Amino acid sequence: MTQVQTPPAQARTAPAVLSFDDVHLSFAGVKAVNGVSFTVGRNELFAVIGPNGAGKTSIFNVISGVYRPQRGRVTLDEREITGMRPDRVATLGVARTFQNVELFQHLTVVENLMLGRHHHIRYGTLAAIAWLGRARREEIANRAVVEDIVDFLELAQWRRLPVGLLPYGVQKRVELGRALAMEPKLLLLDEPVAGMNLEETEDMARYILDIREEMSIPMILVEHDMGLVMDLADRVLVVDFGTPIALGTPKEVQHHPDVLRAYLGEAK
Ligand SMILES: Nc1ncnc2c1ncn2[C@@H]1O[C@H](COP(=O)(O)OP(=O)(O)OP(=O)(O)O)[C@@H](O)[C@H]1O
Repeated sequence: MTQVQTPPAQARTAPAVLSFDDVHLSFAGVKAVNGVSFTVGRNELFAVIGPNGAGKTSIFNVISGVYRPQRGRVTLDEREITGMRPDRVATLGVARTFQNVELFQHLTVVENLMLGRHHHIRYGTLAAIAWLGRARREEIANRAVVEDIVDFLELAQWRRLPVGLLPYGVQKRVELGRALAMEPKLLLLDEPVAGMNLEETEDMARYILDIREEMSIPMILVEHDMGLVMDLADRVLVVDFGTPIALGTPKEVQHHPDVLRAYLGEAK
């Protein structure tokens, strides 16, 4: 693989938020992830690209605890999370959006966003039933976080509508909002503009940049839209058949012969 290029300044000065170290994951002989290593710096927008079946979603599934790798180590804020259960990884601060929108279609925008606060609720059932002080205070604080996200993602006009009635691009935005409601340490975005028209894509790109600028949340982006990746990402990892083939800035990887070969079937 092309050697790791110099990371951005902020990634050099602070320890990585995520370290993915020599991970191997196979399914009945298919090497979905084959010796992949990378780190994600604080406030870094890191992208993973590659042809269909290259192993991108499998990398997300290893990070978020859906799959346990046969080899390798994943750490979040220097704490090992390899093989932890998905709910535990989420509680530790990894939020995720999915290729296909995974929301509760009959619930409203605000209700779906409130579900993102689930990991922040500390009061017990009794307190909730009796609506005691702590439950009440937490509920008010959670609603305030959700309202900030409604403003941030410009969802106000749809806030009381069931998600299932909304245009696809808005549903993708709500899913992003639910991930943000978790106040994550790391955000995994799995094809955030898949199926979107040009206007929706431009809106989503703007929100992703705003998340980085205003919320300083590091992100990993898996995306087929090459223009978007090249415009947004600080660094890009290219995988093919589970194997890493290049890692560097968008400019460094886009003319790499192995990358061109993987995408076009030929070297330039
Ligand atoms: N649960 C599974 N069982 C068996 N094989 C799997 C499983 N998950 C992934 N794979 C295989 O692992 C390889 C990598 O798949 P993965 O979905 O990670 O690729 P991808 O890069 O995300 O693809 P796409 O761009 O099409 O979403 C593929 O060959 C896929 O068929």
